[in-house]
Amino acid sequence: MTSPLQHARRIVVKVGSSLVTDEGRGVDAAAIGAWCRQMAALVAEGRELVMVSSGAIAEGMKRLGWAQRPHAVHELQAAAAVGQMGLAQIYESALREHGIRSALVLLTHADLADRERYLNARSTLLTLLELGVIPVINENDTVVTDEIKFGDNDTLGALVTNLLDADALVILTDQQGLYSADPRKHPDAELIRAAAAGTPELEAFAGGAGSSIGRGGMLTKILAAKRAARSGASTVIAWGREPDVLVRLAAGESIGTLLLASTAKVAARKQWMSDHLQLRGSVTVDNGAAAKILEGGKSLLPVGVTKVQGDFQRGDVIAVLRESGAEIGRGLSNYSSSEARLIARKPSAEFERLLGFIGEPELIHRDNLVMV
Ligand SMILES: Nc1ncnc2c1ncn2[C@@H]1O[C@H](COP(=O)(O)OP(=O)(O)O)[C@@H](O)[C@H]1O
Ligand SMILES: N[C@@H](CCC(=O)OP(=O)(O)O)C(=O)O
Repeated sequence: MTSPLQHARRIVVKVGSSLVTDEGRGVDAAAIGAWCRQMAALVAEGRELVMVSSGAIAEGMKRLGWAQRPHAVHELQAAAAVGQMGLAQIYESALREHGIRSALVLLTHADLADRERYLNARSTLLTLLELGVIPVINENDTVVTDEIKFGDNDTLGALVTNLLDADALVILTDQQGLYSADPRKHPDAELIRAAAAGTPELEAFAGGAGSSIGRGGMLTKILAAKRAARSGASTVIAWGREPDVLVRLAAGESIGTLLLASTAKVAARKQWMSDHLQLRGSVTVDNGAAAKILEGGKSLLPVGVTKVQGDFQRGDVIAVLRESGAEIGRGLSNYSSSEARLIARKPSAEFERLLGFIGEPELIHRDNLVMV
């Protein structure tokens, strides 16, 4: 069987606190250097890489001279803000050594649940990838407390995988992969080599975090794999210190635990859209635009829109109708209904004059459009 990683073009890599900080001893620049070298090699092959990295709190604790993890949430938040500086510096210089630019993106789960912010985050990250930049993502710990309390960058990794339609999620941790029980407590536990993501029995294998630094343990990783599979991405859980782990995984080698997505990407995205999204309005399109999106798989441009119905915001789901009123598809609108009314029938060169800003050229990007 070929590994789904071998053909993965867009890969999200998540590294946990215990690994990044060598169990709290401070950010492990050598380990980060090794992942950055491998990510740069994969970018050179034409792949797109996104890093979701924990470690800000642990690094902040070290910089502030705190030996014990504080209990007060505001102290954890302060530590994260201090530590994030160090984390960003190390990623930036490690990637720069390989001629790769990096970008720091701090997100919350709520950002990705809000449709407008979801689209904004998606456009920014896709633009960074197009520019050949590796985004380094962490939770925006300053403005949230739940994630800090529960320690949940595994979920963030999966949400980013969904957001970007990535092909694979690689979760690097301090164990070889998922075992049949927590190997720290059960030395005879067996490594699970492969399973379908979302298999309920896997959840019973997972204990909590093994160290005082990591927070989520294996359960959040198994749930992250289940979530990633909803947009068609398979997940690998592997040991972050395995030599050349990322390069070898991408070459198709079987390392750690592979949690396979069962649904193909397109079908998964369609399912995701129909599960998540409620119709807020519609646009009617001319025959030319209908043919382009139906037969040519193209995005819907405002120039093909003849009418705008309803009251919707950027990021809402709208239906795309033929002149006859028959629905041909639905998708996430890049513009609100009032903006769409201004730019309907107009070419993108006129958007700035009509709207006062330059937005996307598409009303609905083809990646956000599903046919009915
Ligand atoms: N079934 C299991 N297989 C592997 N590790 C497990 C399992 N159950 C619990 N663990 C624990 O989960 C830990 C990894 O989670 P965590 O400490 O949150 O790491 P990270 O910081 O990488 O997210 C391991 O060190 C291990 O002790
Ligand atoms: N955002 C936090 C990390 C949250 C967390 O503990 O994540 P993880 O170690 O991946 O389970 C930080 O940078 O310290």
